Order: sequence, then C-alpha cells, then structure tokens
Amino acid sequence: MSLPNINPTDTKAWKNLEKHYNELETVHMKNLFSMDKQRADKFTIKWDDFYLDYSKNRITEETMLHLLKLAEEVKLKEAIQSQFSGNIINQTEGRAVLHSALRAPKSAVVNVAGENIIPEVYNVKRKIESFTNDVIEGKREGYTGKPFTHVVNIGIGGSDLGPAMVVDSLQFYKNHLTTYFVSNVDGDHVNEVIKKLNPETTLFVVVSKTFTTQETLSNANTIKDWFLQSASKEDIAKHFVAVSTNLEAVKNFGIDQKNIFPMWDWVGGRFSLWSAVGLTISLAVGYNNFNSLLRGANKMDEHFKNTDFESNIPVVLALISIWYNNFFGAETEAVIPYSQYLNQFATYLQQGIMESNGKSVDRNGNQIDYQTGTIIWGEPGTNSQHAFFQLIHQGTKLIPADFIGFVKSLHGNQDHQDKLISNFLAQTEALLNGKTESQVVDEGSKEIIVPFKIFEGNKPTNTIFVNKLSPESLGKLIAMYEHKIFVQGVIWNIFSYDQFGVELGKQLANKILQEFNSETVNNHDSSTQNLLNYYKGFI
Ligand SMILES: O=P(O)(O)OC[C@H]1O[C@H](O)[C@H](O)[C@@H](O)[C@@H]1O
Repeated sequence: MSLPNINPTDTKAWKNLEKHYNELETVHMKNLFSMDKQRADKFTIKWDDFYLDYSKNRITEETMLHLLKLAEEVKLKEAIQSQFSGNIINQTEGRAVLHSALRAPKSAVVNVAGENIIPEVYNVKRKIESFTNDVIEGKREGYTGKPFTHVVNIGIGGSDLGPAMVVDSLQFYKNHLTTYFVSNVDGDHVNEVIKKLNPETTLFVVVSKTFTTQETLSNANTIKDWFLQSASKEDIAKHFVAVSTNLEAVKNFGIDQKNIFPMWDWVGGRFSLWSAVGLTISLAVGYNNFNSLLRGANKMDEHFKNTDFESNIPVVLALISIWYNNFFGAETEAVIPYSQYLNQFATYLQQGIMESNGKSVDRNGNQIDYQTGTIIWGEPGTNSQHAFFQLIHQGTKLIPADFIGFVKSLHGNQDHQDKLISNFLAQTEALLNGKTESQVVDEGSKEIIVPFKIFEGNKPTNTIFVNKLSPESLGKLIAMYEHKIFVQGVIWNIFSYDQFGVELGKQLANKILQEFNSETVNNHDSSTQNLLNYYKGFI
C-alpha cells in the first residue's frame, strides 16, 4: 500500500477552514482567553514527561475540529500505518521509510521485501555497543599503542547534523573523549580541526550513506593524507571506521571491512542519527545513553502511532502549523529552545523540515498551488530575545513559534534556572497579550512615543515543557518533529523522503570544477561566465 493521494484543497475540511479563517482572522487570542476560563486546559496535552500547551494559538475548538477532519479526509491514519509497516512510501526512490524500526524493541517485527529487518538492526546495535565500549575503556588502541582521546566525525548533511546536534545537546552526559565534526568542503574546516589533533590518539568516523559525497570524500582524503604523514597504510585499519550503505566504495577508500558499520536504504539521511550514523553519539556519551535516546524516540513513535489525533502531540503540532502556513499565509516558524544545550537544534531541524517538505509537485507529479515546507529558524532563549525578538513582537510578519523549555536544570543552580524560566514564560505571555495604548499611556510615556511602544500581541506560540534534558527526552523531542514532518507531507500530498532539489547545484559544481582547468569556457549565462573568468584569473 502506497500513501493516500488526496489533494488537500479538494477536501470539505479545507473549504470549511477557509470559511472559518475569515471569521477568525481578526479575533484576538486575548479575547478567546477571557471568554473561556478553561481554554488553557482544553488545549493542553500531558504525556509522559511532556507538557504541551497550545492554547496560545489563534484557534478555537471549531478550528481544531476542522483540522482534525482534514487529517481524517487525507487518510492520515492509513498513512501512518503504511509508514510503520514498511511499505514503499518513498515512491520516487522506491524505498520504505523506517527510521522508526531503528529504535523499535528487539521483539518487533518489521518486514521489508518479506524479511524482518529487526535482527539485522540489533546486529549493528551490538557492533556499535562493543566498539563504543572498547574505545571508551581504552581496549582499542591507536597505532602506537595509546588509547583514543579524540574522535572526528567526517560527514555532511544527515551524516553530520544529527550526530553533531545530539552530541552538543548531550554534552552534560559526555565522557572523556573529545569530539569534532568536519563537514564543509571549505578547507578551513578540516584544517582547523587537524591543528588540534594527534594522529596517534585520534579515531576517524567517516559517515556517508552513499559514500559518493564530494565534501565527505575530500575531507576524508585530506585527513588520510595528513594521517599518513606520521603513520603507515596498515595503521589506517586502527584509526578509520566508516558508516555507509556502499560497502564497496568504503573498501576502495582503504577502510578495513571489519570497521564498516552498515546502514540501509530505508533510512533517510536526515533521519539517520538512530542508525550507525549515530556512532559518534555513542562514543561521546556511551552506548547506554545512545540507547536511551533511541528508547525515547520509540516512546514517541508509540504515542504517535496509538494516540487519537486530538491528543497526539506531533499531529496537533502539524495541524496548527498547517493552519498558519496555508490559511494565515505564514511562511516561517521559529523554534526557540530555552536551553543553551540545544544551540544546534534549529539548524538540525532545518534539514529535516526543509529538505523533506520543500516540494512544489504533488504525488501525481502536478504543480501545486498551495504553500508547503515551512522555513525554520531559531536560536536559544534568552540570547534570541536580545537579537531577533523585536521582529516577532512588533514586526509585520506572523511568526508562529515553538518554545521548548526544561523544568529541571542540569546545572543545579536554581537562581539561573528561575531567571531562565521566568523569561521563557514571560515571552509567550507578552506575545499573546501585547500591550495596549492605554497601558502605554498609564506607564507615563510621552504622547509622541506612545505608538512605538504598543505591542499588538496575538502572536501564536506553542509551549513544550519537558521535565529534564536527558538522552531519552531528547529522543522524544527529535522524534516529535520527525512525525510532524511526516504528517505535514501527508496533508500537502507531497513526497517528503526524496531530495532531488539538492542535485542540480551538485551537477553544475562538478562541471564548473572541471572548467577551471580548461582553456575556453563559454557555455554559461553572462553572469556566471564573468564570475568564473574572474576566479580563473587568480588560479
Ligand atoms: O550521507 P551522504 O550520502 O554522504 O549524504 C549526505 C547528505 O547529502 C545529500 O546531498 C542530501 O541532501 C542529504 O540528505 C544527505 O544527508
């Protein structure tokens, strides 16, 4: 069974939402709150250690009914079943989409082409575990007999962003190993990392699903050449491991077969941190913590699969986002974690969300005439308050935002925590209520200044309060957004799991690279031609 194929704008719910939008467009949330004392309770979902308050949105109970009807009409339930049961829902690439299987319990049965993939998943997990333990305990040594002190992850896109974000987010749980990530083909990146390394005590994890990615192979080769300045070819087996589906290409690179951690084509790059792509996570925080991350994601999978849509966190978040995107015309969404640890969270989500749902052709191959993929951005609070919050509060654009906070701190300094959380709560309150003219006047502002100090309010936010930042809760949080992506892709009737949009630039870059060495080049538009010639003048 493939995915349902329903144009959302043809549904009854969509038409009802259009009508309903006209009624609600100018309604201020402030009034919705004063009209209904139960509002916050009605629009709150408590699940496990998650507390989602979505009451500060421009919605009523009727809005949610229409949105839930939309989910029903596009056959979301069937789509979820189809994904989890291993159907080829990535139809444009002919693949199943089973990152959820990577965090399923051992007893699960998930068939791909008639074969249960779970035993193979657990074989690789065992390999990750024993390798991790050997490195951490110093049983695995470098070519001069010293234990490893540094790990360098070489990858890009999904083979970099996930592990990098998780390692950064879980640095509180980190062990003695120092980790670096090299991704950019800009030589400065690899150069700066190399400066900090000792070849005798550094382990290199080359991560590439395809093992054809220019950036990763260039960086891996540069590092290998640097390594061979002090070590010999035989030592590569001790210091280089790889994660890939392309076992042949890894062997050709010179990595020992024993050092290959396989992955599968049913794991999309941007959803792959749960596979061996997460090896650097496991090395940095230990296998047990890596496994807790997976357990958390699995709990979210179960919640997503089994909970009615009205209390299903990823579904509700996805529907609200559709409401703003497709009816209010909002183009962007901010993700604001009130945790410095989640510094890279929005960057990570950018790939997941924008690579998945940045599509303009529906599942029939037809051009679509409604908005898809949201633009995602964000930075941790409170820093972001002092940077771009002005525009959210008083600018002309509607920017729905997710506020993510943790009730308990990891540092244990309650003074800092109270200050952080007071800001976390105050911002969504301010965005909701704003400040009226009479309030500004009462504060004694000069008349001429009054208009500049008015806050319109009515700015939507979701508050996601989680008990504590742990590997498990982080796993839930990431999986929550993964499922939100899926739900939106189903509603927009697009294929969320391919990424053909990244190919054209790659092809042209390869062509231009060759042209740097050829005498005459004149097959470009005049702008590109001039720029290319300008650069050639320097090489
Ligand atoms: O893991 P790799 O095969 O090296 O791919 C790395 C990345 O590059 C591609 O261009 C895609 O846009 C990403 O989805 C992918 O994660």
